[in-house]
Amino acid sequence: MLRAYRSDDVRQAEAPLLERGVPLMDRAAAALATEVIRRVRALGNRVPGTEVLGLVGSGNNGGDVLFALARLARRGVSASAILTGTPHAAGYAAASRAGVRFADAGTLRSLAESAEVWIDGLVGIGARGPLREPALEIVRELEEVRVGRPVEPLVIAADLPSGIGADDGTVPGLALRANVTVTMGIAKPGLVLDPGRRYAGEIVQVPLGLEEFLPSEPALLSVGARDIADMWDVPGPDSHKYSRGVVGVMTGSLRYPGAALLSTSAALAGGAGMVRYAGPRETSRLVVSQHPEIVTDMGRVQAWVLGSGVNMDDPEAASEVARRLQESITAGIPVVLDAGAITLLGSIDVPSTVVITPHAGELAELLAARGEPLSREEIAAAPSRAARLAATLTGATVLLKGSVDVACAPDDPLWAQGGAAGWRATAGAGDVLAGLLGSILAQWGDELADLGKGHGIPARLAAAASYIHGRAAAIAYGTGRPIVASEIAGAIPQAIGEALASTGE
Ligand SMILES: NC(=O)C1=CN([C@@H]2O[C@H](COP(=O)(O)OP(=O)(O)OC[C@H]3O[C@@H](n4cnc5c(N)ncnc54)[C@H](O)[C@@H]3O)[C@@H](O)[C@H]2O)[C@@H](O)CC1
Ligand SMILES: [K+]
Repeated sequence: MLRAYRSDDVRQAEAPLLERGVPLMDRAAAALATEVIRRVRALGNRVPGTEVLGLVGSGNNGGDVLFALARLARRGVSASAILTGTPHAAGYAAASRAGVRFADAGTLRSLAESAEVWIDGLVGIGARGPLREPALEIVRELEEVRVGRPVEPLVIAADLPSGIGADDGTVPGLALRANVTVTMGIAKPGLVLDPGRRYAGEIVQVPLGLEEFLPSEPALLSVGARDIADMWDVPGPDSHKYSRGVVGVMTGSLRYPGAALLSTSAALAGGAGMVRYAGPRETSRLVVSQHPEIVTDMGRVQAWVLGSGVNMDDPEAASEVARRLQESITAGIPVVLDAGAITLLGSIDVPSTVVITPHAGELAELLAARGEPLSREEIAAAPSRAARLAATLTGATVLLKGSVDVACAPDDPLWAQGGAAGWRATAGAGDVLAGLLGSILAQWGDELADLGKGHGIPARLAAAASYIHGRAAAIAYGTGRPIVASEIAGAIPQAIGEALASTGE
């Protein structure tokens, strides 16, 4: 499970170590230099003679890079640095002693054109607001140089790409895109959340021993393969179909019959003991003809999936969904509220056992109905803020879908799941996610009902569903090919199986 912490928490955790004289910056610099050497070798190049350009701001982030350049220079690297102001004194002295050349801003372009590696130490967690001059002009010029080069440089960011918000992943101005980010001590939320994540490239975490000084609750978490075993119910000898969880699915319509099929396919594939389908007669026939294991008479369920493909313009269908929602809330049964049904929360408050699964457009509509209008663009620019706002306004757990899915309840930590390739963005993929989430909520249904209202477990389960959905999509697209939503549903059992067998991260 990846854990990310805000800048303030990282600073507070560093303080006692610095007081004890632990050489944190030296460790950070060593890790940065090691990563440069490893990557240069991986490209098939020799380290001595390699040209490396360091971009050095006046804070400790610049200090990390100066000490790293000093180490690299001692290994025969041809190291230069561009300074944006008065640099970290000890770092400057070390770099000077090691033979690092200090260039003035006028030579930036020619140095950037020839250097194989750029190391970004303009700003780290000390940055506030959009990147300012002279760093801003440097980034602008470097991005111009990058597109004009026959071979792109390898860009390594120290701690985080300069220009991204460490705590929320927003990019209020320009930011320097990296291939690798060597992050110090612990990950920061901005490296995981969109749009900052897109600037970070591969994340390498440098252990600095901060863990024992960090708060027990991170600002952001991300589910990994190993966590699935703690969340998915693996049946034992005494399990039966009811104990494994029953999902009720009310999805699809004559207008969107496929949504019924996709959501029930995913609910079955997710491992619940039984799926009951409650939709129009025509879609029921379709669902049962494709999945004979689906039951259409009603009885007890431990979770509901409501809304995917339901025609909410049809008053009868809309009031049926609203009724199921109210009954489930009263009974403490978790609910996935998808697509058009999300608009029901425009006027009613719900507990966190209700999980809504909007994309940016649907969230914009909900927020507008709640008197907090945000455009789709504003939501895409700060998805975690938008998801949290919707959770706070409605009480629901929000799973905001995007290239990174973000899940949160009103108060508990944020979850973020990224990394699934763009092939996942295909019609019906949301119906699959809703069904899958219903399946895991049903497995937890009795526990959730016992725990009552106002806790963060549904957000954790939403993140798990998002993780499995992303992995299933990855299995379906393989090394890269177009896929359709039913293939994602089809790959869910394999994705769960692989995660349960995983011994990795
Ligand atoms: N505290 C420590 O000893 C450690 C710090 N580390 C490094 O130190 C960094 C934090 O250092 P600092 O607190 O000095 O802060 P930074 O180096 O991140 O930034 C501070 C500098 O950036 C300028 N600045 C702030 N906002 C700006 C903006 N929007 N545009 C342009 N310039 C801006 C400030 O005027 C200041 O000169 C971490 O990110 C990490 O890289 C690591 O070496 C680990 C140990
Ligand atoms: K940086």
